Amino acid sequence: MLHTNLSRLLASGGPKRLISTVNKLTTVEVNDKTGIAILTMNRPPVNGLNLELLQDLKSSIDEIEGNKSRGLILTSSSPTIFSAGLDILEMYKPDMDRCRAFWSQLQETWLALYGSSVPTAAAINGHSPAGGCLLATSCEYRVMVPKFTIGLNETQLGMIAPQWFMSAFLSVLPQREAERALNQGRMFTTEEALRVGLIDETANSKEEAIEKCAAFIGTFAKVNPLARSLTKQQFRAADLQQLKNGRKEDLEKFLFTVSQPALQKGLGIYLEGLKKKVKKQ
Ligand SMILES: CCCCCCCCCCCC/C=C/CC(=O)SCCNC(=O)CCNC(=O)[C@H](O)C(C)(C)COP(=O)(O)OP(=O)(O)OC[C@H]1O[C@@H](n2cnc3c(N)ncnc32)[C@H](O)[C@@H]1OP(=O)(O)O
Repeated sequence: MLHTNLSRLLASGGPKRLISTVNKLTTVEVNDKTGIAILTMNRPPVNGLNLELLQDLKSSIDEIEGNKSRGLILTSSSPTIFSAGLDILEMYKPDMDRCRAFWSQLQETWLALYGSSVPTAAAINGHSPAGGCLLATSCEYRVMVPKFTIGLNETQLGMIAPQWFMSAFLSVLPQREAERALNQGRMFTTEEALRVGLIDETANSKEEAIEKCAAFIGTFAKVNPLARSLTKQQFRAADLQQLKNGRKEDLEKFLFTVSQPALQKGLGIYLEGLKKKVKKQ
């Protein structure tokens, strides 16, 4: 089968061409034989989504759209973290001009990933809270390595996930499951995520996760690419349009939220908790 051959080739580390190293925080590697691009986030220690990582992600997605890749696999260079979500330092005691640019870029990057015309899959090789989960659920398929967690934990931070975070989550989970998980700020283990359908498969290693993502992308090998991409875009059009129509309002809500003293206090305590955890180890 064609898609099995594609995934074997990719996994074998077969002939690869490094198409782009121009971005500092992401790399794009396109397999010459399969035409599948692997987009790797590389912002140690936790792939916190700051302005620059979001810019590099967007430019890598554009590059993959432009170079006629057959699919996009999103993964991380860290052995334990897919992405820790939004970089809290972008929201804690922020410079408001940068904060505005940060949120606008997040919107831009999400529109590009969720609306991408190529098949997308996430090889989730580490923890994936909040914004990390947003990236994963914006892809069409998810394969996750065991012993990690994934979910939208915003309420645990005293924050509200915007509507478009929910849209991506709801494109994967039934409303009842999604609503409960968001209200609780629930983080799912790999096994729990598989059980509820938040991920599609598990894999024992990053390499195997990439191989399974490639196999998923291979399932489209015999489907007309234009028909496939227009079908995907029709499914996602309403979610994309909702943000496009409300971008300014969404940005203003975000800026208002982060300027609230109670939120700043909460973020300070949360950051402190993360640092204390480091000291205890
Ligand atoms: C009417 C309705 C209107 C609605 C409108 C709403 C509009 C407003 C919306 C606002 C929405 C905001 C949305 C937010 C989404 C997010 O993504 S918020 C971020 C959430 N992320 C997290 O909670 C993850 C926190 N991190 C962890 O749980 C752990 O770090 C980890 C599991 C990812 C990794 O653990 P471990 O490997 O043990 O590493 P650590 O030692 O914990 O971390 C290393 C290092 O990184 C720092 N760090 C970790 N995560 C973040 C982060 N997200 N941002 C910034 N920094 C982070 C951590 O503090 C350590 O730093 P030091 O080395 O100590 O300096």
